[in-house]
Amino acid sequence: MTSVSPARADLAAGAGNTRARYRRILRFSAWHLAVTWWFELFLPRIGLLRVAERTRARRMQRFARSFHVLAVDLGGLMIKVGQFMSSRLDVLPPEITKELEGLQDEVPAVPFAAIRALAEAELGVSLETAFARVDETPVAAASLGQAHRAVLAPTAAVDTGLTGVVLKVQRPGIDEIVDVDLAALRKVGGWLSHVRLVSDRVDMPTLVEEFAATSLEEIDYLHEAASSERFAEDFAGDDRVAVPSIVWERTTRRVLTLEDVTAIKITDAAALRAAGIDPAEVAPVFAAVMFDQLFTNGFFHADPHPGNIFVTPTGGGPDASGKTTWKLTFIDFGMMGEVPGNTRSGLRKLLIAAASRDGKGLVDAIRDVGVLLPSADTTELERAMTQLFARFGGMGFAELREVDPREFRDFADQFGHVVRSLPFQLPENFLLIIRAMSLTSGVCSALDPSFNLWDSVEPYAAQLIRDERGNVVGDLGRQALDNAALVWRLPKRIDGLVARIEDGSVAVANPGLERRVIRLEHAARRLVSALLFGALLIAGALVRADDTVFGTVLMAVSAIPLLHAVFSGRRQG
Ligand SMILES: Nc1ncnc2c1ncn2[C@@H]1O[C@H](COP(=O)(O)OP(=O)(O)OP(=O)(O)O)[C@@H](O)[C@H]1O
Repeated sequence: MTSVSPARADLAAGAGNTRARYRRILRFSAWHLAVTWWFELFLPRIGLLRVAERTRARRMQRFARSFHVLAVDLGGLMIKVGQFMSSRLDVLPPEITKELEGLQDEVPAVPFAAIRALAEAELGVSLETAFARVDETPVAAASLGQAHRAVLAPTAAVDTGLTGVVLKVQRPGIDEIVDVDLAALRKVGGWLSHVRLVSDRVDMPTLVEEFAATSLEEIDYLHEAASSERFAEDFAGDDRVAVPSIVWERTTRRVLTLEDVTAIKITDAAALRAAGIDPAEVAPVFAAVMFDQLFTNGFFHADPHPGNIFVTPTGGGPDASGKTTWKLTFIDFGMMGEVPGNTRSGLRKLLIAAASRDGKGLVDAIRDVGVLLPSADTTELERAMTQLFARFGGMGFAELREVDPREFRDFADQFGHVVRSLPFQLPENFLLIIRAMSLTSGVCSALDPSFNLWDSVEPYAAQLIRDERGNVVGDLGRQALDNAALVWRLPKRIDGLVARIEDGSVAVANPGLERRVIRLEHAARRLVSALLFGALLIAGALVRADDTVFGTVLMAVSAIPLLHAVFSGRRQG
């Protein structure tokens, strides 16, 4: 039998000596801060910079390893902090992000007796009254809660028409643990904000508050249930998507009862084929559904990993041609992202600057979106962007294909260096967007290795433009007039034309006009490609710190839509 530390035993039992926990987190942080101060500030000051540099990677590794041990031992938010750190590729070095991946899977399950006690106190009835059966072995145990399969008891009060459900119950005492952890993190965040090395790169109080808000939402199952219904509403009437129903009568802040929608795991190619579903057909639908969330609904599932998406066969089996109809069923709405209006307009600005090959404008837009901290000296970045546009900006799609990948890599090296030397962070919603995008891309490639995400982006970009035509065209028109460097110009008369179409004074029945509107849409579509270019370029440069191959690919890929944009702009403009 493995020995269980007192902290871990407390966590499993749901209790916890909160003072000891608080002190342990502070002690851990103080020690590592002191070590960092010694090596990174003191030694360089007395002329021993080389010692600091030589030991840096090893110290990072040691820190990450001891944090790993602390997190597994304390559980609670420390696991989330670890996960959060492992995803902050923008601010943390790879020695840390790599070590902390996969922490979530190391959490011990809570004994069923403690789960029962909490669920019964929350629901106000015994489990036997509420459920005909509850599996005592959890389907999954996570840092904040665990899930059990159950069958609803047939009572008049809970007439949902459902039988099989999943019962998610929070870890007992998690509220208290989260409070203590947040108090400790605020304290440590306060310390860190006095360290120039950190405060120049990261807005620590904002980061901690961002993290606190996400964590508090995650331990509120009423919030998760509401998110799931909002998501379901966004897709109401869309037969590509299903969402489990919530059994509200058996749901509280700490207990979530929802329809059991177990079906084929989206990446289980063998099971899909056995059910008569071609995995390659699933990929574009999944991508389209994700883009719908990001570009159209502005409310998206930020954790679309394969464990959270099922493919559910519909229509009672294969038809005469052996084909099965199916839909995508999403679960786990604990981490959702929003693309607020101001982010969208910031992104639009970014995209316009990218499309006009305006290095300085692009940097200004990046600053506007909140990616660069105000203290950033962006001269180098502007220079790098300008070089990028000068070298690749005038190329067409075909020419781009001819470029030696080594050249991309060299540029990525240079560019990545400039980007990493700057004090910037990704705002939370950006990080979630990139997270959702890369998980989507991963799932799609698993389903169909030849799948290209860009093919799915285009129609969504076009749709986005259609929805926001007034805004985009307005901005675009203004920018076109202001910006002499614009490579493709939007004729002013089209701008005016669209304004008139928008206010209804021109009907679009005239085929000539319609053609021009379509052309305008093409122009705007190019803008969206450029937006993606900007976002991917930044993401690529960041990711490169951790994974050279993936980062380089992202950066190279980011150039494709831009060049495509410029190329098709020349043809159509
Ligand atoms: N409605 C459902 N139908 C079928 N299975 C479900 C359902 N909800 C949850 N599960 C199962 O329980 C597991 C954990 O659920 P969920 O992902 O919602 O919890 P979580 O606490 O957010 O976990 P994590 O943080 O690991 O994603 C899922 O991976 C899935 O296997």
